[in-house]
Amino acid sequence: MVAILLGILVFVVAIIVWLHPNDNRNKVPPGPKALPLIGNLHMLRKQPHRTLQALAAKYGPIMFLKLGQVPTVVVSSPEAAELFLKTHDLDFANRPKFQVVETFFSGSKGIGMAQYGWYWRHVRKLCTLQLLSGSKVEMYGPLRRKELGMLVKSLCNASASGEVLNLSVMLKEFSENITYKMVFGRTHDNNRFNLEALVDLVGSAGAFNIADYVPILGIFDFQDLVVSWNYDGVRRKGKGSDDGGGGDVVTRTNEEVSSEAEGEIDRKRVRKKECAIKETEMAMAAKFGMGEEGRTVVGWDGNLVKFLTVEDGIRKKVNKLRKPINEALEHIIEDHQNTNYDDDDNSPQKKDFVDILLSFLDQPMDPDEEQHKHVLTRNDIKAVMMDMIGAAYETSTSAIEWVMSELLKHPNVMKKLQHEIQHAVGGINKQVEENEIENMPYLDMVVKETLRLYPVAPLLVPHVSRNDVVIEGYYIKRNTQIIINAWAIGRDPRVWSENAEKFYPERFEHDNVDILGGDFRFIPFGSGRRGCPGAQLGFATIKFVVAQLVHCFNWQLPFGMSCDELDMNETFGVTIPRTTHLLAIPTFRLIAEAASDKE
Ligand code: HEM
Repeated sequence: MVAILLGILVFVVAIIVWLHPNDNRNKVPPGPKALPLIGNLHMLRKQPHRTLQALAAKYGPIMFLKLGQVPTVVVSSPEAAELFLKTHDLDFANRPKFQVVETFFSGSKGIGMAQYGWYWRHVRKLCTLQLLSGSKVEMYGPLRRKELGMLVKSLCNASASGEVLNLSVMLKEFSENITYKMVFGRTHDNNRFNLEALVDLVGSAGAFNIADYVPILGIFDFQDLVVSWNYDGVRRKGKGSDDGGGGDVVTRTNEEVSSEAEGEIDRKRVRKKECAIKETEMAMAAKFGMGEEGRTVVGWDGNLVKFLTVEDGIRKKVNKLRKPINEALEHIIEDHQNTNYDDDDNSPQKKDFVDILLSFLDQPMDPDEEQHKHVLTRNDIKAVMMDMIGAAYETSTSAIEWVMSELLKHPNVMKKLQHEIQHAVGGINKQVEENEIENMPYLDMVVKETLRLYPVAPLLVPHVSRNDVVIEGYYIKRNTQIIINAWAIGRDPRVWSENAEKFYPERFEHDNVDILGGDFRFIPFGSGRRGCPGAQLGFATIKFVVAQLVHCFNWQLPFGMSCDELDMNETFGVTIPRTTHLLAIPTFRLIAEAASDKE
C-alpha cells in the first residue's frame, strides 16, 4: 500500500514538474535586458569585444544576449570556452547563415561559413591534407623566402635614405602578394584578373550586416553597419582609398609625413562635417522614413548607427560583384588548365592551391563513401579559393603589425630578440633561414604574447548550436549563435595575473602554452572542429617575417616620438588591425652584402 502511495506521489510530482518547469529548459544564461526588435545590438558600440568583456564581468562567463532577433550566447572564460569548443564541440559546430554568403555562394559552400555536415567535413579534409598540412607549409617555404627577401630589399633601399616607412602598407602588400601567389600562383597586380572585386567581397562577407540580425530591415538592403562600429574618424580602408588608409603611400620622408599629418587633420574636419550632415539625414529619416532617392538613412541609437548611406546595399553589392569575381576565378582556373608548368622555370613552386585542387576536379570527394557521391566541382574549387584568400589575407598582416608595434614600444624586448636571433643565425652577416626559427624560443614567446593581447579575430568566427544543449545548468536552444570572446579570455587577470594587460613575453618562459587550440587560456586560432586549419601556416609566417625584420634592421619611431606616444588603439571588425598605420624608420644592420642575399 505504502509503495503504491509513494508511486502515485512520484507520478504526481513528475507531472507537476513537467507542467511547471522550473528546470533547465527555461533557464537561459544571465544577461542584460533586450529592447524590442534590436535586442541588445545598441549595447555593442564601437568595440564589441571590449563591451562584451565589461558585460561578462557583470553577468558571467556564459551570458545571454539578443542581437536583433538572434539569440546569442557570449563565452568569456577558458573553462566555458572548453565546454563549448571541446566537451560539446559537435553541438556547436555550425555557422550562422549570413546573407552575403548565402547570396554569393547560393547555399554556403567552401569551408569557413559552410554548415556542419558531410560536405564541410570533406572539403575541410581536402584542404587540411592537400593544402595546409605540415609538408605543404614546408613546400611553400621558398615562396615565403622569396617574397620576404623582396620586402627586405625594398626596406633596405628606403633605409639608405632615412625615410619614414608606412610599415602597415608594406606588410599588407607583402601579405597580399604571398597569399595570391600561394593560392593562384600570381600577384594581385596582374591586371588580367580583376581581383580587387574579390577583396571587396571578402570585406563585405566579413562585415556586420544588419539584415542578418533584424531580417525585417533586410528588405531595405542597408550597407553594412560595421561602418558605424568602425567609425572613429580615422577609419581604415583598403588599398587606394582616400581616407588616410590608402595603399598608395609606401615610403615618405619626415616632411612628407608631417604634411600628410596636416592633411589628415583636414580630412578629419571634412569627415566630421560629413558625419554631421549624415546625422541630420538620419534624424530626418527616423522621423520621415526614407531619405532622398537612391539613398536610405536610418537611425535608432546614436551609438550604434552613426551614419548609414546606401549607395549600394550589401545584397546589391554582392549581386554586382558576383559576375566579375566569377569571371576572374574562371580565368584563373582556365589559365591553370592551359599552363604546362614543366616549361615554366619562373614558377617558385610548381604547384599552387589551384593546381592542387584541380587535380581533384570531378573526382568523388570521398571514394569510400557510398551514400554521398558528390564530386568536386568547379564551383567547389572557386569557393575554396575564396575561403583561402579571405582567411589568410588580413590575418597575418594584422598579427605582424601588432608584434612590430609592441617591439617598437618595448625596445628592451626588441634588443633581447635581436640578440637571440643573431645567436641562432650565427652573426649579422646573413639573413634568417626559416629552419633556424626553431632555435628562437624568445621569438615564440614574443609572438604568443602579442596574439594573447591582440587575437587577430577577437570574437573568433561565430558558431551556432545544432541541438538543444544544457551547459552548466543553462538551456541553450538549437540555432543559438555562440560568440567566443578570445580577446577577453586573453586578458583575464584570473588567468594571466594582475599584469594581464601588460606586454610581457617572459610570462611564457616556464609555460609552453599550446597556441593551436589545445589550451583554452589562449585561443587565437579557435579550437576544435571549426578551429583554424591554417594555424600552422599562419604562425610560421608571422614568426619568419618578424625574425627577418628584427634581425635585418634596427627600428625607431619617427619624429622623435617616444614609446609611450605610439598609438595602440585597435579598430574592430572580423579582425582587429591598428586604428592608425604603423610608421617607423628602419636602419639596415647586417653587413652590406647580406642585403642582396634573397634577391
Ligand atoms: C595569424 C593567422 C591566422 C589566425 C590568427 C587565424 C584565426 C582563425 C580563427 C580564429 C578562426 C575561427 C575559429 C573558430 O571559429 O573557432 C579561423 C578559421 C579558419 N581559418 Fe584561420 N587564421 C589565420 C590564418 C589562416 C590561414 C593562413 C589560412 C589558410 C590559408 C586560414 C584558414 C582558415 C579557415 C579555412 C577557417 C575556417 C575553418 C572552419 O570553419 O572549418 N587561416 N582562423
